[in-house]
Amino acid sequence: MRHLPYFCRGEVVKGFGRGSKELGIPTANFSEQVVESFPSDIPTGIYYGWACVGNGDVHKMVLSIGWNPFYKNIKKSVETHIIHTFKEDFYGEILSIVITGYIRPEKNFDSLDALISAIQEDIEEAKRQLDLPEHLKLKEDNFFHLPEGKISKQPGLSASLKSLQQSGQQPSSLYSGMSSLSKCQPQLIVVQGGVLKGKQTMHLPLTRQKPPLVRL
Ligand SMILES: Cc1cc2nc3c(=O)[nH]c(=O)nc-3n(C[C@H](O)[C@H](O)[C@H](O)COP(=O)(O)O)c2cc1C
Ligand SMILES: Nc1ncnc2c1ncn2[C@@H]1O[C@H](COP(=O)(O)OP(=O)(O)O)[C@@H](O)[C@H]1O
Repeated sequence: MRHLPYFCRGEVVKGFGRGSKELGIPTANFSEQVVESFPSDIPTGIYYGWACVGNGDVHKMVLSIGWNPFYKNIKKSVETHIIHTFKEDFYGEILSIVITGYIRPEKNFDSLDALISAIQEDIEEAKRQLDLPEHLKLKEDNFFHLPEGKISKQPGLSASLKSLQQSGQQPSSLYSGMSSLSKCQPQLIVVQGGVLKGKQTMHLPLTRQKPPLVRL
């Protein structure tokens, strides 16, 4: 499918709180700004891929893009269920995902139980698909391995230019981080010590302080 694999990174914000309470399946929501940064022609529906919270481990995930017809949402959402048990919530953390495959369109259901069963089947399908080599290889993508753990929370997207430089990567090998970051929020990407716009890099003095907020 066009646009896949799709890399995205953004802060986890509050949704309607239904995932855990009503479905028993928590889903981490991206902000409206990140949702709007998705390609307008990416089909709504249910996908699978890999996800990582902050600098944590990379886990399998399932993802819903759309309006949740069962709940008739007015706003489009992008919600990730990570196939892992976390000790606590992670609102405000940076969630990094790579979407690798498509499962099905969003559907309406006659009952909550039917929706839950469908999501459980999606999870099983995702687990199977993600064990295939073509999907498994993306678990190890550089996108998830920004050295020194410099992914910070503000202002939404950041990465460590210094770390990327220190890791000896050439711009061409930064494709996943760069292209995915720029796809995700093309207008502003702040890097510790620098600001990236698309594939441009503007060097600023590297300091131990918070990266400067510069609007391009
Ligand atoms: C794998 C997966 C499949 C989903 N499929 C559907 C669906 O077919 N129809 C639908 O209305 N919502 C679907 N959802 C969205 C759930 O309804 C949504 O996650 C739930 O309303 C929780 O939303 P909240 O986190 O904003 O509270 C799906 C979610 C996931 C993670
Ligand atoms: N395995 C998980 N996958 C996704 N989110 C999880 C998971 N475990 C805990 N969470 C937390 O639960 C939140 C989602 O819960 P949910 O009830 O769907 O509320 P909301 O509607 O605010 O997203 C996430 O934002 C995250 O902080």
